[in-house]
Amino acid sequence: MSYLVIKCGGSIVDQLPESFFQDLVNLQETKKIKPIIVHGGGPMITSQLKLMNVKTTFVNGLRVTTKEVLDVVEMVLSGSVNKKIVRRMIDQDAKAIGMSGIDGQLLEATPIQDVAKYGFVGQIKKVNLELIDSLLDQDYIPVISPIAIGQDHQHYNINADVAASAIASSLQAPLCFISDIPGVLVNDEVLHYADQVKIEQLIEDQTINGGMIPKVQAALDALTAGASEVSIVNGMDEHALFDFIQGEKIGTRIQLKEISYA
Ligand SMILES: Nc1ncnc2c1ncn2[C@@H]1O[C@H](COP(=O)(O)OP(=O)(O)O)[C@@H](O)[C@H]1O
Ligand SMILES: CC(=O)N[C@@H](CCC(=O)OP(=O)(O)O)C(=O)O
Repeated sequence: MSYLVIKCGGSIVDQLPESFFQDLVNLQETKKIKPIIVHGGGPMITSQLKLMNVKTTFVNGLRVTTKEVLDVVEMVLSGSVNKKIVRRMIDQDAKAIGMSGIDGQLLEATPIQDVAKYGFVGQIKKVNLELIDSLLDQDYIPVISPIAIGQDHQHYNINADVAASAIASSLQAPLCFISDIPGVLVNDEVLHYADQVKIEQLIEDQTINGGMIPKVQAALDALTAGASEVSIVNGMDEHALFDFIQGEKIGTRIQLKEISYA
C-alpha cells in the first residue's frame, strides 16, 4: 500500500462531488492507498478579509501576511475549511482527523527569504513523518491545513501547494493536485504532459499565470525532492481520484525529464 498526497484547492473544496469522498474511502478500505489530504482555502480567506475590511495583496502568487492577516488565515484554514472537509469525510464513514501543521509540530518552517516583502510566510524545513505514519497506521486519514510552526514557535502561512509538495517529497509519494480546471490549459486545450522546460516557457509567455504558477513550481520542486509523480486534475470530474490511481490519461502529468512535444 502506498502513500498518496492529495491537495484540494480552495477553488474546488466547496464543489467536490460526493463521489470524490466515496472514492477516497473505498481506496483506503481496499488497502490500495494511504491518503493524506492537504487543503487550501485562498478564496475563503480573501472573502473573510474583505468582510473585516482588511486589505490583502499577493506577490508571486503568495499572500503578503501581516500579523492581522495571519490570524484570519489560521481562523479560516484551520477552523472552517478544515472542519468542513473532515465533516464531508465523516459523512462517508471515513476516519478523518483534521489538524494544522502546528498540531504535533507536523510542519516545521523558517521564514521565507525576503520577509520584508511577504511577512509571516514560511518555507517548510521538516515534516513530522512519525506523526503522519502513526495516524495512517490507525487507519486515520489526516486532513492538513497549511499553517506551520517555527523553532521560535512563530506560526507561518504556507501556500497549500507548497505544503503538499513538501509532504509528498518527504514521503517520496505521488502527489495529486485537485483543482477547478481540467489541467494546465494552453489555448483552451489540456496539456496532458508537461516537462520543466515547457513549464518555464509557459510561465515566461504568461500562458501559465496567477495561482497556477505556485502550483506548477510546487510540482517541479516535489519531483526534484523525491515525490514519485505529480498530476493536476479536475475535482469536478466524477472519479478523478480513481482515474489518477489507475494511471488514466486525465489532467496534466508533470515530469522533470524532457518530453518531445512534436
Ligand atoms: N495555463 C493555465 N491553465 C489552467 N489554469 C490556469 C492557467 N493559468 C492560470 N490559471 C489559473 O489558475 C487557477 C488554479 O489555481 P488556484 O486558483 O490557485 O487553484 P487551487 O485553488 O486549486 O489551488 C485556475 O482556476 C486558473 O484561473
Ligand atoms: C502564503 C499563501 O499564499 N498562503 C495561502 C494559503 C491558502 C492556499 O494556498 O489556498 P489555495 O490552495 O486555495 O490557493 C493563502 O493565504 O491564500
